[in-house]
Amino acid sequence: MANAEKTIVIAGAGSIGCYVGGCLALAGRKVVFLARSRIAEAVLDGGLRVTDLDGRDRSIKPGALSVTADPAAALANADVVLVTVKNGATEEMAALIAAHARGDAVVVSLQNGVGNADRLRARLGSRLVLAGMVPFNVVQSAEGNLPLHVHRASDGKVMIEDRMAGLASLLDVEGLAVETHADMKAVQWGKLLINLNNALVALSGLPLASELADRRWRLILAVQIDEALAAMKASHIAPVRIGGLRPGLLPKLLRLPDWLFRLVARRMLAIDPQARSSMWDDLQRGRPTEIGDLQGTVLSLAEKAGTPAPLLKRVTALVRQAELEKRGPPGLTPEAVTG
Ligand SMILES: NC(=O)C1=CN([C@@H]2O[C@H](COP(=O)(O)OP(=O)(O)OC[C@H]3O[C@@H](n4cnc5c(N)ncnc54)[C@H](OP(=O)(O)O)[C@@H]3O)[C@@H](O)[C@H]2O)C=CC1
Ligand SMILES: CC(C)(CO)C(=O)C(=O)O
Repeated sequence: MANAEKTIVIAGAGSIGCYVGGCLALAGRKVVFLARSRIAEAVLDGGLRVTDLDGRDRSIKPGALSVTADPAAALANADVVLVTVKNGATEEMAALIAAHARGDAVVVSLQNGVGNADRLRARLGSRLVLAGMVPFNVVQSAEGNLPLHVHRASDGKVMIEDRMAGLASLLDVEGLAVETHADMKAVQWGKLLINLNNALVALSGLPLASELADRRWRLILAVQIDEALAAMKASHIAPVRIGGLRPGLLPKLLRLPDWLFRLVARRMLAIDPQARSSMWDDLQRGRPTEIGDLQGTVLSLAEKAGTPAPLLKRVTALVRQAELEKRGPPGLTPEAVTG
């Protein structure tokens, strides 16, 4: 079947789903968005604007996209299902895919964390389920603003598991670079190290670029990564580099003084000033965060391996508190985080 004939379903169209699906639709792929009704209505009323930090600014008119909140209608003809819900909704989405998609539909998780492909596999029987990793941040316009606008605010290539010929070329389109990797578990553990910063952005409320520019925050990230690397080493997990630098060197880079960090980490700091983190989005919208699948996964590993992880524990507790309070990102200082 030619690429243009394959139906790609975005299962959970939010920030990542609308950006990925938008790029695919703009490239002429047949895309169906499965969305909550507030997103479905926004796209049906105002269309979708897709921009990126490389300067692309593209729009899709209302009516030109296939968007629905009905899982049966969305999934019935899927050849490829891209799962883009938060970790907490993976099981629910797996059940919808099991109920409504054909048995030969290929399912790809584009979520953060290391456990989603396995969670999907556990509920999808013999279907082919592949792990994926999205390295960039997407900023979504505030609710109610039309058109719905998704902006890729940092760079990088999406990685997918190397188990289906032609899948990467189906998904690799303008604005969305996709390539395969033979060891996606190692990629996901590498991304998890980077994602330990999601909580710091959420707790500080700062844009990612400003937070990373401040050594006090980088030191907190460096210690969390030290704790995670010790737990991974003791568990024989070897994370791969994401975005250039070997994982073992990350804490060293983060500990550099600001002036030197700015020079050496130019690539890491190529981030739109609006970019924050998906965990910041969750606190901002009063939703549960993915802390249990990020810091929480490392804490479980550290506990089993018997390695210390006091700062990961402290950061987790602060995010849990902010989730409960539902007052948005608490705007903590680095000193308040370290206690
Ligand atoms: N945002 C980012 O920049 C990045 C995110 N990621 C990862 O990508 C994944 C997705 O994140 P993100 O796009 O930010 O999340 P969003 O919350 O923006 O998008 C997920 C969307 O799926 C919707 N949804 C959940 N269940 C269903 C359902 N049954 N039917 C239809 N829609 C559903 C959610 O609605 P509702 O909230 O109402 O349930 C939400 O609108 C996460 O694992 C995240 O960590 C990775 C890299 C960067
Ligand atoms: C910011 C980024 C790209 C890396 O931490 C991310 O994965 C997220 O926002 O969830």
